[in-house]
Amino acid sequence: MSALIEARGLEFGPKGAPVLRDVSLRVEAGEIVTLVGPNGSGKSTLLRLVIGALAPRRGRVRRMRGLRIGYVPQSLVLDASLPITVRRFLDLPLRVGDAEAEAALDQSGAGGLGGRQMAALSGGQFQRVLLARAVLNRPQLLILDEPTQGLDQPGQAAFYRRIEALRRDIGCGVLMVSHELHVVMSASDRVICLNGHICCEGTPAVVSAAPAYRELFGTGTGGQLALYRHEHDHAHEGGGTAHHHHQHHAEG
Ligand SMILES: Nc1ncnc2c1ncn2[C@@H]1O[C@H](COP(=O)(O)OP(=O)(O)OP(=O)(O)O)[C@@H](O)[C@H]1O
Repeated sequence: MSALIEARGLEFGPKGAPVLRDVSLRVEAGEIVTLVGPNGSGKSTLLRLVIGALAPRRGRVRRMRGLRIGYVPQSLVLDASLPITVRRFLDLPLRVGDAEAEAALDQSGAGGLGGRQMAALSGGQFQRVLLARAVLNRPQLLILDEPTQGLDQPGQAAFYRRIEALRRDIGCGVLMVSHELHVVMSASDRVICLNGHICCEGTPAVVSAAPAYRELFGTGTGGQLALYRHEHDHAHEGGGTAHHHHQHHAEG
């Protein structure tokens, strides 16, 4: 299988103080890869290099020919006084058909929101609308830069479950940045821990046990990951009434 993107030996930033050095990365079709790392470790910069918005000083990025990328930004500030419905928002920058828009909203958990004002959406609804806009052109690769900032933990968990469902439905690969280690780790096939260079990478279990990862994030994270898994299983066994209620509320 050929990779969606393949980066080799990337270096970026001033020579004496590079932001990224010797970073290599592959994302295969249908794979969920998460970048974690402290503030300023170069995560957003790496995404921009992958998209082609920045050029590396050394190394190269290869994208599959004709690769369609959907991008969900870290945050998007809309002028609250500007009236625009969700449906109109999906027409920016290119108009889309109603059926297409509706399908993208449904797939992103934002079904029925088309007539709502953007300014009146909750944080979770807003993120799902950004996701809908990113899936409009049926991306083969979804790139998400801290997509759940400002969501509470059940909201984050629900968002990442949705990403997994999208990957299943449209078969896209996913490359995302997250700080919500304990939530996102369980939703990823592979985790890459970045701190200017790649400290460690592998399955969530491998990375959370790696000394380099523990040095950066402390040993508590492994415990949190285990705890999250436990809570998640538990909710499905009937202990999830509050969670369910919350989701229901958020969907409304
Ligand atoms: N175009 C650029 N040229 C030179 N340096 C840059 C450029 N863009 C970002 N940087 C620097 O690169 C470093 C890493 O920034 P980046 O935003 O990639 O980190 P991050 O890991 O995404 O951080 P955070 O978790 O805070 O979002 C910062 O010190 C930033 O100032």
